[in-house]
Amino acid sequence: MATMLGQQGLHVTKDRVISKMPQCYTPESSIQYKSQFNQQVKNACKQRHAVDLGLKMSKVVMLGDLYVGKTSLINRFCKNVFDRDYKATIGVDFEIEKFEILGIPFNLQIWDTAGQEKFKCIASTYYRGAQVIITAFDLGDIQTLENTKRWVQDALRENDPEACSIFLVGTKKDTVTLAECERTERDAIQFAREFKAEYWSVSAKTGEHVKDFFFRVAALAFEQSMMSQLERSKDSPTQIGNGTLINLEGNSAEKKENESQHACC
Ligand SMILES: Nc1nc2c(ncn2[C@@H]2O[C@H](COP(=O)(O)OP(=O)(O)OP(=O)(O)O)[C@@H](O)[C@H]2O)c(=O)[nH]1
Ligand SMILES: [Mg+2]
Repeated sequence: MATMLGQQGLHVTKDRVISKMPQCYTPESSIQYKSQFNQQVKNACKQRHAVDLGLKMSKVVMLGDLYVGKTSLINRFCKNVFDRDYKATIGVDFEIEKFEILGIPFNLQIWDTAGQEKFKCIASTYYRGAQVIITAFDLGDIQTLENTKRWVQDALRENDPEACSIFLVGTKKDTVTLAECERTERDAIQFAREFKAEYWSVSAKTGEHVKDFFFRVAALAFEQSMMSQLERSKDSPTQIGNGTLINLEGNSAEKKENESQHACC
């Protein structure tokens, strides 16, 4: 895969560059029918010095019943492979996917979790600190759609619901007829609205909509991370000198003095 040196000298493969907001699956399937990046975010990225160029990364957790196709979906996107044989995930696993979004390096840390009940306690310790919650169900097994609500509730217990983007994904699209898919999608989009999630149908086997889906996830997570950074920089005015951000919280002499008092050793 051709790699290119992003502005930060980070190797980003050519097909991981996002310069405009990826579209949603269908207008009905998206709560925030967003088709453009936020203008402030675009401006901040254009004025490169205004952006803290530290490593930007968002944590994604992939949840759902066993066998619905979570690992296959991640492997199709990250490694472009599909394995017919089922190997249940034990505990958790994660992949780091590098992007360049509006010229800024951005990583998604994608946590794959086990759907089997007996591994749930291990997996749930990894829900914390997620900016994106993806819950998957099998388009050919409506019971797995019912169970997505519980998966999302479990994950939201460990995170600030306001700070999380939620996606509901119908997998194995290749295994259902168009009519069955449309019928299940109608139910799924209703479900998605209840927990403010954006809906997608995908197939890890054929690759249908897999890249579109993860690009949308990355773009919305990037924008959310930039917006909170811009908010923070509004609250604590920063001096933009040679591109470094200096936090003016408390003055350093006072802080140093405090620290020496508390020095434990
Ligand atoms: N036809 C078809 N089969 C799929 C698709 N995605 C996954 N599968 C098959 O479904 C089975 C389960 O897939 P996995 O990705 O291992 O499921 P999982 O959700 O990770 O399962 P756990 O790790 O046990 O939670 C495997 O045999 C896959 O080959 C798909 O898009 N189409
Ligand atoms: Mg798995």
